[in-house]
Amino acid sequence: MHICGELLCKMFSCPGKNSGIERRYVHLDEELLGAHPDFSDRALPTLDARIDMASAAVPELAASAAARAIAEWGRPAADVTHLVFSTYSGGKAPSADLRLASLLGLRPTVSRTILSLNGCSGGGRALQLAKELAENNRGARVLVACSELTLIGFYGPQEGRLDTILGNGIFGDGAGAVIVGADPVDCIERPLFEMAFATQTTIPETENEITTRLMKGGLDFHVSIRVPKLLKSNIERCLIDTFKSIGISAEWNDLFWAIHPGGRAILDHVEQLLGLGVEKLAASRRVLREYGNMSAATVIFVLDELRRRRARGEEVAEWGVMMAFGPGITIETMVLHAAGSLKEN
Ligand SMILES: CC(C)(COP(=O)(O)OP(=O)(O)OC[C@H]1O[C@@H](n2cnc3c(N)ncnc32)[C@H](O)[C@@H]1OP(=O)(O)O)[C@@H](O)C(=O)NCCC(=O)NCCSC(=O)/C=C/c1ccc(O)cc1
Repeated sequence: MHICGELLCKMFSCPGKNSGIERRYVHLDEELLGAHPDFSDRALPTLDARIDMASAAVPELAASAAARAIAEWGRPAADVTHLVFSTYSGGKAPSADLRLASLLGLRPTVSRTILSLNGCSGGGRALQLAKELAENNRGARVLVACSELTLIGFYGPQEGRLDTILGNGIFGDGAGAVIVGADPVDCIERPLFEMAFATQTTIPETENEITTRLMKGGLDFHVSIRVPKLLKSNIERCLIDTFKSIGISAEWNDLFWAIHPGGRAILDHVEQLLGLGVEKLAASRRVLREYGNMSAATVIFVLDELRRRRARGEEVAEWGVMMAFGPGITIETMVLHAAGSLKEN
C-alpha cells in the first residue's frame, strides 16, 4: 500500500473549541460563494451549478493526491491496472474516475469502479475492494482514490436542523490515494501496510441515522445525534468477531489504530470503550484537528499520519486496525500489518 493525502483547497475555518478541529480546507471560498450567493439557501435550485463545479474540481483534487502516491510507489502510472474511486460529490456520468484516469495518463484498459455516496465509509470500502481485486488478479495494481468536496452540500443554517450546522461545522475537503498490490516487486515496491483481513458490518435498524439525499438545493446530509452511542455499542463486537475470524487474540492497547475521525465524540467513545491509552488515537485526532472530517478520504490521511509517525521513529505497533463508519450504519473494519519496509522509511 502506497499512500498520499492531498489538499488543494483555499480557505480554512475554525469550528467550536469542543470539536477537536482547528482548521479545515474548503474549495468553496468567499470568492466562489460571492459568485453563487444562492448556495447559502438550500431552498434554491443550485444542484446543477454545484455538480458542474464538483465535476471539474473533484478529479483534479484526486489527481493531485494520486500523482503523489504514484510517484512514491515508483512505477509508471501506466502500470495501474484498476482504479477504485470514491466520492459523495458526484452527479454525472461518465464520472470523475474517467477524468482522473485521463489526467493521470492511465492505460485505456484500466478497469474502473466508482463508489458513490458511500460517505465516510467509502475509504474503507474502496480499500477492501482493492484488496480483493489485487488478490484475485495476478500482477494487478489498484489505485484507490477518494476525493470529497463539501460544496455539493454546503448551505446556511436551517431552522430546526441542528445537524446541518454540525455537518457544515465538521466536514472539510480533501483527497487521498493509495496503490494496492498483492505481490510486491523486490527493490522497486516497498509496501507500507498489509491488509490482512477485512469485514463489513451493518448495524441493524439504523438506516435513518446517517443519510444523504440529492435535492434541488444540493446534497442534504443528516447525521443523527445517536451516531456516537450506536457506534460505541457495536464496535467492540465487530472487533472481537474480526480477530476471531483470523485466529488472533489481541489486546486493544497492543495494536495501532486508524479510526475514522467522524467527530470528536466518536473518537472519545471508541477510546473510552476500548480502554485505549491516549496516544492510541493520536493519528486520528491529529487528522481531525488539521483537516476536519473529509469523509472517505479521512482514513487515508490517518494511515499516512501513522506512516509518518513510524518514519520519525515513533513506536507504532506491528498489528493494527482501520475502521470507517458511514450510512447504513456501515462499519468497515480492516486488520492491518505494518509491513517490514515501514520500519526502514
Ligand atoms: C464535536 C461534536 C459535533 C460537538 O461536540 P460538543 O461541542 O462536545 O457538543 P455536544 O456533543 O454536547 O453537542 C452540542 C449540541 O449539539 C447537539 N447535537 C450534537 N450532535 C447532533 C446531531 N447529530 N444532530 C442534532 N444535534 C446534535 C447536542 O444535542 C447539543 O445540543 P444542546 O444540548 O441543545 O446544546 C460532537 O457532538 C461529535 O463529535 N458528534 C459526532 C459527529 C458525528 O456523528 N459525525 C458523523 C460520523 S458519520 C460520517 O462521518 C459520515 C458522513 C457522511 C458523509 C457523506 C455522505 O454522503 C454520507 C455520510
